Amino acid sequence: MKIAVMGAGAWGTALAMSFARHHAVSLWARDTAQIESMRAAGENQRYLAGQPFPAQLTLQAELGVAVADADLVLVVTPTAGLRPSLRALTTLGSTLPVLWACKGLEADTQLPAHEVAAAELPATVSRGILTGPSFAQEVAAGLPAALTLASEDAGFADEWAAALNSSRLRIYSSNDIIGAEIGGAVKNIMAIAAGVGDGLKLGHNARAALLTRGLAEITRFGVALGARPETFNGLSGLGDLILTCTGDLSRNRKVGLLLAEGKPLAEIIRNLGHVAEGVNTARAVQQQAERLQVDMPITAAVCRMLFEELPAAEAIAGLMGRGAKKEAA
Ligand SMILES: NC(=O)c1ccc[n+]([C@@H]2O[C@H](COP(=O)([O-])OP(=O)(O)OC[C@H]3O[C@@H](n4cnc5c(N)ncnc54)[C@H](O)[C@@H]3O)[C@@H](O)[C@H]2O)c1
Ligand SMILES: O=P(O)(O)OC[C@H](O)CO
Repeated sequence: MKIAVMGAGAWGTALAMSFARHHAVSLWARDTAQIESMRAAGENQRYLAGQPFPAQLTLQAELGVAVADADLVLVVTPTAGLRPSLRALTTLGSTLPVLWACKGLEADTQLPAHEVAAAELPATVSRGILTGPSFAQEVAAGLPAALTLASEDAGFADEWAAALNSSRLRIYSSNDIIGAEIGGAVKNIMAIAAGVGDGLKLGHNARAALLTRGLAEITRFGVALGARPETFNGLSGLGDLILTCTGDLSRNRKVGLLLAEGKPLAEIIRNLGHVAEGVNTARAVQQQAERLQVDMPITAAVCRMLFEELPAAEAIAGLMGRGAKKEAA
């Protein structure tokens, strides 16, 4: 199998390195200077330092060459880069199957990735998402992980899950693409909240409460958009929520930890060096939730900390100061 990976950030590089153990992989970056520096260093020093490339990995500055004889394109840009990446493929006349790995809602349209893809790809192009609990550093190092490959086309999901599955990267298939996308997108908001809670030293009980009520909030939102509730108990939902809320490799959790220290958002983003999808996605989810009339108190509190400079302690007090309610609701 030949795979073209678009986007050489931390995750594109890690997936390219992992799949290169079993497939011919071409890693493309839009920045030619980055390709040259990765070639010279034998690793991606900017986004994934200290992880030497396997010999089988090819670096490619020309997108047309990267996809020329590929069997699959994997788009691994941030959500903001998904639409231009798919448009670039369509402009090239590519009809290759496409998987994306971004975890967010598009900021301007509040659309999940598969709806962006529906607007940009010819209807005949097979497509889906690869998502689930996965820190780039661990996958690049060959440590075990499990992911979900979701597509509206169940046959496509089964076929590509089997083709990409390996002893280090176990891949499960699903046909609930909206559930898989919403789980991966909204857990980033919860990870910001978890970082805030841990930064304020609120304790283990508070973190468990946040994860549980966060999952309820994610599920309510996803079901309102047409997802199946059981998807949120899987890798793309609960699995990724646990990882991102508790793992210190998470950039979204780090945003929360720094908000708890009182750092301004602009400074946090400037120093992060990577995308933290939860920031843009928090606003997009809040807008969609208002439209759908879904109650999302944690998302609302995160938005107030991010965009209204509400101090972290006041945001927590606001969440805890609400009246009692039924747990199922
Ligand atoms: N890092 C992880 O552990 C991880 C794991 C799973 C999923 N993800 C998701 O993968 C996506 C990418 O994350 P990342 O960690 O690689 O981000 P990153 O910040 O490490 O790198 C982003 C990369 O995308 C490139 N890029 C941005 N817009 C582009 C465009 N229009 N065309 C081509 N390249 C573009 C940037 O130049 C940069 O190289 C995010 O949605 C993230 O949530 C990340
Ligand atoms: O570093 P984060 O917070 O973007 O999380 C990375 C992955 O999405 C974890 O599965």
